[in-house]
Amino acid sequence: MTTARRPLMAGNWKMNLNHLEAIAHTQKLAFALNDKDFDRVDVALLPPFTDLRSVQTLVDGDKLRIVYGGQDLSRHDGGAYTGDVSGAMLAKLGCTFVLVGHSERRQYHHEDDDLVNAKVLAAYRHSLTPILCVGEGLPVRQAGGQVAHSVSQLDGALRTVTAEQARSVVVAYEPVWAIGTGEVATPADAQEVCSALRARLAELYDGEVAAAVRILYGGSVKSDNIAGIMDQPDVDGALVGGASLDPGEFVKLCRFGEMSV
Ligand SMILES: O=C(CO)COP(=O)(O)O
Repeated sequence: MTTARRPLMAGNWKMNLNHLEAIAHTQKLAFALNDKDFDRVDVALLPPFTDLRSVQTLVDGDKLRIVYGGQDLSRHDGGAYTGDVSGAMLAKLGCTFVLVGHSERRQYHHEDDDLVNAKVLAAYRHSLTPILCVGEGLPVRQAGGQVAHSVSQLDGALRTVTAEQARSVVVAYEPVWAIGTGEVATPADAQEVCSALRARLAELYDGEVAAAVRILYGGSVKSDNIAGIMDQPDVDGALVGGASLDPGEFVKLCRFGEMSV
């Protein structure tokens, strides 16, 4: 990969690992990822809300070069929204990132582009970096609509987002048919959509913004299929689900991030 963008390997734990398991897991990761491994890659953990305080305590206490974030946030900053967690709360816990618009949120919680846009803006209000997820389902892919679909989700999410804000966004291309299925996209599939997303960023903003934004691939990423994907010029890292629950496997993936620079 010939790019100045710093690779990012992010582990989305989804609804796995309670706060005690999170401590053991993060300690194992910290032990395996010695300082040198972090030199040229950003490593992010995206645990459930209930684990964030435990992860923060370890990261702060042991000065780990791991960053972390939430898997979702409210569009609101506070108030009578039972069950929701605000960007302000995540920021107070030291979060760097927050996932926005993951396909599981879109599917199970009916999040549409308007809500995703509101959540992106909420993230920026609290200096959190949104990891904006886009990607098509199987019928759209079979009809050849993957680029149009993903670009349209990008447009919807970034509506009213300024160039200054957009420069720091992370976009994750996660084709729904590849998530948790073991059916990873080919490197060419990943590159096709990631390059189209970058081209769209250049249209929406300018070439400088497009060149600065990190675009990740996600969907059944494992250490035995990541190399070809990370080799693609417009793929700057991975958003990893299942494989991030195995510390040894996740460390292997982080090494690929390091080597891709
Ligand atoms: O949804 C994902 C990450 O956000 C991908 O999940 P898997 O890696 O388990 O396919």
